[in-house]
Amino acid sequence: MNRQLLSEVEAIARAAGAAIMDIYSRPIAVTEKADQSPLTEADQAAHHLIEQRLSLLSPALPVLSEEDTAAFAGADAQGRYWLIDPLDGTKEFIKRNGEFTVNIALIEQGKSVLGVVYAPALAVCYRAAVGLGAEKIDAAGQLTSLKVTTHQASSPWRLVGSRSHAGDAMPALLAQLGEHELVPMGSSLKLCLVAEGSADVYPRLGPTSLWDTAAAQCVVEQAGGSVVQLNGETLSYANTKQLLNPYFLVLGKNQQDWPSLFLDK
Ligand SMILES: Nc1ncnc2c1ncn2[C@@H]1O[C@H](COP(=O)(O)O)[C@@H](OP(=O)(O)O)[C@H]1O
Ligand SMILES: [Mg+2]
Repeated sequence: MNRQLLSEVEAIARAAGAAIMDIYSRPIAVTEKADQSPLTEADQAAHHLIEQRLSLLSPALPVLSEEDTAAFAGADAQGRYWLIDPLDGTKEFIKRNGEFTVNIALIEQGKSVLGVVYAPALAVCYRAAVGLGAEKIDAAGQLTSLKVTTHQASSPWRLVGSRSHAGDAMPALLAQLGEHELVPMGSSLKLCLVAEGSADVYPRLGPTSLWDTAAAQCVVEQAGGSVVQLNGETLSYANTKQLLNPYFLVLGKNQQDWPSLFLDK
């Protein structure tokens, strides 16, 4: 994968983030959900900007966006397409806690081969591509190379979970885990926290869609981690007829035994 393509996609994600922040910085009536609400405006502004700039960058590549699934007619002949969530973490956007992201992934044969996750309110960017590794650029512009950590048996598990959609199965999992800390976080930032070694595991025992995980999965995998279904198979983006992901686990290093926790469930 070439670094210039990754830089161009990062620039698009940052521009979409700026468009979102223009709207975020205005007063928001937090209960508004109807059309023309600031939320809808922000989703749409980011979607249109990304779609337009990706079509200039790669006119032949199809785009699957959360904001316009009807426009997508399938991957190209090589199994390639862009998979985007222009504004992930809508509840966090409404709550104004900053935990929302712009997500752009390039899929090839069902695998996320390039991903950019940008959190505009935090001014933090995660980016990765196959062969280039995973990096974080913080609000001060400091660049760090990302590596997942290996959980030590003597330490409590550091889990990250949805702030807004915990899922009914989480309490049972936590009960059998033993000592743990659970950090709540909105959006695809949860996967990025595993990628940067701030969390050991992100168990998602609830619904998400393909665009919620694709970009951040590339970041996790290039940092040495994995994103697997409860049967241990890697999460795939090959079947775009099924937009919902299965339940999944985001794992740091040496945690292959995690899926077995679920085998008899
Ligand atoms: N019942 C449901 N069906 C499908 N996706 C759901 C869902 N509940 C939550 N999600 C997904 O979970 C994402 C938010 O995750 P989290 O709670 O971890 O921040 C949402 O992204 P959006 O905010 O882009 O809609 C949405 O796609
Ligand atoms: Mg989303």
